[in-house]
Amino acid sequence: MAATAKRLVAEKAALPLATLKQQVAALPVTQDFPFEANLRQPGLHVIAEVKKASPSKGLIAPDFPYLQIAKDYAVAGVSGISVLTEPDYFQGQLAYLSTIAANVNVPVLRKDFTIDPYMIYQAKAAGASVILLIVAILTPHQLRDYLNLAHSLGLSAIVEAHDAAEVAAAQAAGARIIGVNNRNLKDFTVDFHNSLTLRQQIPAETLMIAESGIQTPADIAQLAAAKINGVLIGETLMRAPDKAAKLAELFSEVPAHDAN
Ligand SMILES: O=C(O)c1ccccc1NCC(=O)[C@H](O)[C@H](O)COP(=O)(O)O
Repeated sequence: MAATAKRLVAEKAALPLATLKQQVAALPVTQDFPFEANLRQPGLHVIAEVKKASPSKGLIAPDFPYLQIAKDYAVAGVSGISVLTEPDYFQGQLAYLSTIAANVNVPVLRKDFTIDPYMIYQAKAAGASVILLIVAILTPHQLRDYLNLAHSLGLSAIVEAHDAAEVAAAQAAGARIIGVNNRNLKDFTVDFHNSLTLRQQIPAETLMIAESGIQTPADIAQLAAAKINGVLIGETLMRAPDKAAKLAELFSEVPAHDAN
């Protein structure tokens, strides 16, 4: 977050908020929210991540043909593509997202540490359909304001929670999509059962995504049985040479009516 705040100072100096807002004002705004429309279809949906590196795993993909990866995900039928745009710890770039959004017809998530409205306007300008809002790093006031700003720009927002109190905060802010992160952002431990446990706290009308540490067909089968709407998968797919084959393998234990 400190690195992001520092970077924002430079980005705002290079492109002031007022100018960025003018760029965004020229873009169409629809209220059809394609990502949410996808997730509302029956079955367990995949949000596949374009992830070069991470703080917990270091360099994951030395060879990183990000656009081809996104195209492969699209051909495999994913419902969303998550693009890490944070440069210092994930080796991401906002330019990766804009290139993917311009060339792939699947809703794209800007996966970043959103700590300022400027980043929401950047996401819109880059062609994202979805942003990430992490409960643990925002005040309740910020969470509600950023959610409302995103919706007003026609962007969906995944509100990320890690425990019961954060799920309650996401609900209080008016989240339409709650992402339960299995990864503890304080120590990077991953407990796959976190999303299964917190599923019970989230009403069926709120969309829910299980995030992080999803690796096996048994994981996917349990999440499908729990009627979770989506899974966000990064490392497992990034390490697979054949993305479509890996997705087919992951869904091999899911009954056809629960798969998407
Ligand atoms: O991935 C990390 O090491 C990480 C560390 C600290 C904050 C966030 C982190 N990851 C962002 C994500 O949420 C994941 O990239 C995403 O959920 C996919 O996780 P995985 O399938 O385990 O790659």
